[in-house]
Amino acid sequence: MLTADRMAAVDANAAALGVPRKQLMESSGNAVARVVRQYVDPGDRVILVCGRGNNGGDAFVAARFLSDYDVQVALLGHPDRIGTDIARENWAALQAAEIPTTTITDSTAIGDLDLSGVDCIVDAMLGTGVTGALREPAATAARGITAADTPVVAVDVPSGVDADTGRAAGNAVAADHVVTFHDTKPGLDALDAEVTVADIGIPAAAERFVGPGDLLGRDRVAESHKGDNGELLVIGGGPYTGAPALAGQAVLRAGADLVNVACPESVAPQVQGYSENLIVHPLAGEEVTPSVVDDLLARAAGVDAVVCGPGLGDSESTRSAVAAFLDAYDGRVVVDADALSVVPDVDTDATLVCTPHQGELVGMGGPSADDREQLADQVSDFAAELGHTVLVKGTHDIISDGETTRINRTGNPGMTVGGTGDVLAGVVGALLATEAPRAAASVGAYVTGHAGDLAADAVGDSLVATDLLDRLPEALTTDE
Ligand SMILES: NC(=O)C1=CN([C@@H]2O[C@H](COP(=O)(O)OP(=O)(O)OC[C@H]3O[C@@H](n4cnc5c(N)ncnc54)[C@H](O)[C@@H]3O)[C@@H](O)[C@H]2O)[C@@H](O)CC1
Ligand SMILES: [K+]
Repeated sequence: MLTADRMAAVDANAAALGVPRKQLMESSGNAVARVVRQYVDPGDRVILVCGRGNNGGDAFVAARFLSDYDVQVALLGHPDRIGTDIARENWAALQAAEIPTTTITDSTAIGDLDLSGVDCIVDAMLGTGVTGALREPAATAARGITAADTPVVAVDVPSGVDADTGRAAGNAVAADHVVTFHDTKPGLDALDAEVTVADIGIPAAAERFVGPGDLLGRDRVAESHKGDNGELLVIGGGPYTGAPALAGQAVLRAGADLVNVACPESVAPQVQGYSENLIVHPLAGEEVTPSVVDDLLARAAGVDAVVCGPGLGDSESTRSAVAAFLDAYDGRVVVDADALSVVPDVDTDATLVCTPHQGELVGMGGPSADDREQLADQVSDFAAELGHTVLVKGTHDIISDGETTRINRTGNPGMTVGGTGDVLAGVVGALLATEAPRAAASVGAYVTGHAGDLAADAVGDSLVATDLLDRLPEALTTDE
């Protein structure tokens, strides 16, 4: 079951894997023609009523697969205003092949659309691109198509229906049969129509591997205010100073508005010294101890997400402090580094994203395996048992919440240098402030690896963690 947004992400991931949308459109059109043939005999009349988006484009292709029939392609709108290149190219192919087309450019002319004596109507006016109630001439055409005493095959979703909800903001086509693509859509269940799910050749990898499509639809709102994109608290430092500073800077580079770094007072000036962008809160003592947990909880109460672990060290007292913090906290937390080992023993209401490397995973009582797919299955079971999202760092990162498991293939051997894990924790934390845990972990791994790949292009083997910070803005943008 795929929502329209997930379908768009999968589609973009397929394109990145070398299966472009025009190829998918060819398969979609072919699949539509296959279903149409169930309703007609050679020589019968088929009319395809098409919009100017890719839903119409699917039907332009279908028309080429229906050469045994008396086919008519009706375009609602002017051919110059076909919205996408691939639909326009398929429209041009119809002209070149002399397949009969008509265009209805005047909204009053929709009455001329003669549906009498037609043996099958293909509804390709609107698919997942619909916004609001059908406008003219589509609204009138939808009424005409529904009223005709003829089988109606809808492309992807009946025009006017929202594929996510099954509801229509105005009137909509009542279809007999819906041909949808790759996977079914939540809104189709509620319809009184037969549904065919057509395999259009999207590789399983487009869903399994995190890709550029996963970055879509997460643009920051143009008029956002300070805080809308997240305020974070990083808890770290003590034996180390660089780790919390890297995590804090990664939080900001990944798009959050504010980052607070709570670290022992003994290292606070040094952490602050790395960057004037960090708001540093000194905690009493030389390491994080149980005596500062109330202070941490008070600071964590007001933020959107916490990153806990970078540079904390693994003293018994620090581990007790982390356990007490997680015990009492109910927000969202990225748990990294030495903080990870306490997770299996705490009973927390917080939503955790744990970011172990393979050694830390074993330290948490988790699985180990050399084979990626075997490890992925085991990580899924481990995440389900833990009740939290797990991101296992490796040559290929494995992300699972126990329900869905994703693999990330960005990144390179140069990233085994110290500090890149702190950057990852910060990026995931920033995303966790505004996104669901699995999405934050998947996109965080992809973006951090991508930043590492951009850095490796520039500096090769000399890569250091701060190089990643500089590339995060570029890694977060998408060409789509
Ligand atoms: N992976 C995918 O996403 C694939 C999508 N394909 C097809 O592409 C379709 C989506 O294409 P598009 O995104 O181009 O969108 P659509 O073709 O569904 O609709 C876009 C057009 O509808 C117009 N429009 C929007 N709301 C309207 C309203 N209320 N009244 C009248 N006109 C309205 C827009 O101005 C635009 O011209 C899918 O439904 C499917 O048929 C397939 O080709 C294959 C793969
Ligand atoms: K449609």
